[in-house]
Amino acid sequence: MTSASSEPGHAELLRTLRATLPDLWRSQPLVTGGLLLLGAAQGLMPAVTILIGKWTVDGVSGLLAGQSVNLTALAGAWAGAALLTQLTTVLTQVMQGVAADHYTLHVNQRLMRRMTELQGLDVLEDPQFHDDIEVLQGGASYRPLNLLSTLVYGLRGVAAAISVAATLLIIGWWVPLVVVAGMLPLLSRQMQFYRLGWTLFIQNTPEAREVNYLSRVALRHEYAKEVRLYGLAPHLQREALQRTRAYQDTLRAQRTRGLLALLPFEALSLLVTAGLFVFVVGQAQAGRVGAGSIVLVITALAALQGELRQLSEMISTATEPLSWFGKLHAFLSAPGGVQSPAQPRPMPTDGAITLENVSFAYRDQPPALHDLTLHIPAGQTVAIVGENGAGKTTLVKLLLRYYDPTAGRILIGDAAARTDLRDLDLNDWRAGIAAVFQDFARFEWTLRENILLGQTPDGDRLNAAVQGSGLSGVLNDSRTLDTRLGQAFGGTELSGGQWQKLATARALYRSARLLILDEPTAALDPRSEAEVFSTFAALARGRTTLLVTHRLGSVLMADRILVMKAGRLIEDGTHAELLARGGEYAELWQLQARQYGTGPAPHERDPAYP
Ligand SMILES: Nc1ncnc2c1ncn2[C@@H]1O[C@H](COP(=O)(O)OP(=O)(O)OP(=O)(O)O)[C@@H](O)[C@H]1O
Repeated sequence: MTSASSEPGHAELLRTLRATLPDLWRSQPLVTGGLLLLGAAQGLMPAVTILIGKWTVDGVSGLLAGQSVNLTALAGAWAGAALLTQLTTVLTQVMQGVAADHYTLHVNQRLMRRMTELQGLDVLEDPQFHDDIEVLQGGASYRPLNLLSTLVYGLRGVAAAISVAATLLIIGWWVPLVVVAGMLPLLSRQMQFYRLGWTLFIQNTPEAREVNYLSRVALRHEYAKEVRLYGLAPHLQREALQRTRAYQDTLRAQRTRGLLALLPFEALSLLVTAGLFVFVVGQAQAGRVGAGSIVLVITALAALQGELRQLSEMISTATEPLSWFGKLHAFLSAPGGVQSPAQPRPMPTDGAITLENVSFAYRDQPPALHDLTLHIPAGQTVAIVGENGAGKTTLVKLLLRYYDPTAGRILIGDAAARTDLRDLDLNDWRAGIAAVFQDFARFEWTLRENILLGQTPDGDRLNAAVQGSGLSGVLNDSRTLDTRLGQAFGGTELSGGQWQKLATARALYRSARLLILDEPTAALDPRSEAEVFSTFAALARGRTTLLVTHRLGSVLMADRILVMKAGRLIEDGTHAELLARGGEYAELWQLQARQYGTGPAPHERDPAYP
């Protein structure tokens, strides 16, 4: 998806700011506008305080010289400025909280919407995608607040620096210029230093994911049995510690080097301040300026330097939230792999499937499917068999359009109206498919929610799915359809076979014209397997059905058997035809029959066997 970041340039950050500001504004115009106004107002306060300080000292000098001075007005001004500073600070914090919460929700929603737009599995196989998700999910709760407060305090800082610099004009037009010039080298180095922080953070993301994975393995229930049996915990802890320390050491070394490099520039800026101070004291001795002006220079110089320093820190720290938003924009707009066409063709009424010279390779891998050509008429039940890694599941994944073929095409419909699968609306196509996967998902919701998976509830269909899948035997007084599953939320746990029945019920609940069964009974006991297969056989009638299995006994429900090996289709025929051919299928059949000790090998038992 997005590329691994190096140090983001100024132009890139400005582009991100330009893209983010309207978004921030649109999400909450009133609060954002109010915050920016408050930021600007707060920025004027230091200058006001400096001026009141000068006027107070001048007033006191006047009093000592016997002039009449309105000290009450000055005291009122002091109190008013202090009160206003307090009020605007509190109000800013409250409004920032409101805006940030709102914007965080908005960003999270966009991330989730993006995930629903990614309709294939192809993009999920890019490690960069997982790095991006790690950074984006991790930052969604605080980066929007970071950016917002940086913007508000940045605006405050600009207003403060300009207004404080303006007070120095009283001493001479060139004074603010000299202060700024003396600080520029320091500010530029400081900004470089902060940008480095983001670069290191991004460079470390793959490593941070490794550490997260190690702690997930140590803590999560699904790994607990092996972790305990093989005494894996100390190894995990050691690995996590070593990897984290290595990163922290690099970070510490970079940080120390960066901070030490700032020292000469700090010294230069101090020298300029000291020079100015000596200059103003000289002016006072010559009687050109009064005591109030000395107070003004002392306070304004310190304030201006402080404001500039904060401003550069603010601009520099803005690098992180801005780079994060840059990543977010890139993630949201990157090409999404498998997509529905903008103008889908009508769904063919006939559900026949034709593969024309289909080849497929996973990202950076050798081909998993080679030049498959075959036709499956609508309503046919086809078993796909073959050794591990032969490409059976990959073929199923292409039919579900989790991936598109790297060569060739998959056509849907009969000869009169064949349509490339890529030209059909993806959601419509998938809505017509029911599948039981080898590695089905175990959602930690109620049994009912696990079956419905967001579809409208229909009591009769639900009942039929529960009966047909054998799930009715799992239910009792204390375990109903409304019982929550999984332990993360205090639910009950099912056995592997019971979960598989649930996955079957899920498929039975859908009204599908294509049924895909990928090792659907691997975890079932023989009785449940027989029951579920009779349900599948009934369900398969009138539907195109693909059954991927290693249990050759179950292929007898199929009209036709496809045998795959190393990504190629090597045999295609009925059970009897393939036994008679004496090829791969006959050999697999013979091996399995021997394992079960079912007496004579096929060639002895089956008259069709040569
Ligand atoms: N997501 C993936 N990324 C990269 N390679 C993959 C991926 N999934 C499968 N493969 C590879 O593709 C080949 C075919 O795998 P596939 O899962 O289709 O085999 P299968 O016939 O279903 O095997 P099994 O009987 O073991 O389930 C294998 O070499 C496998 O390692």
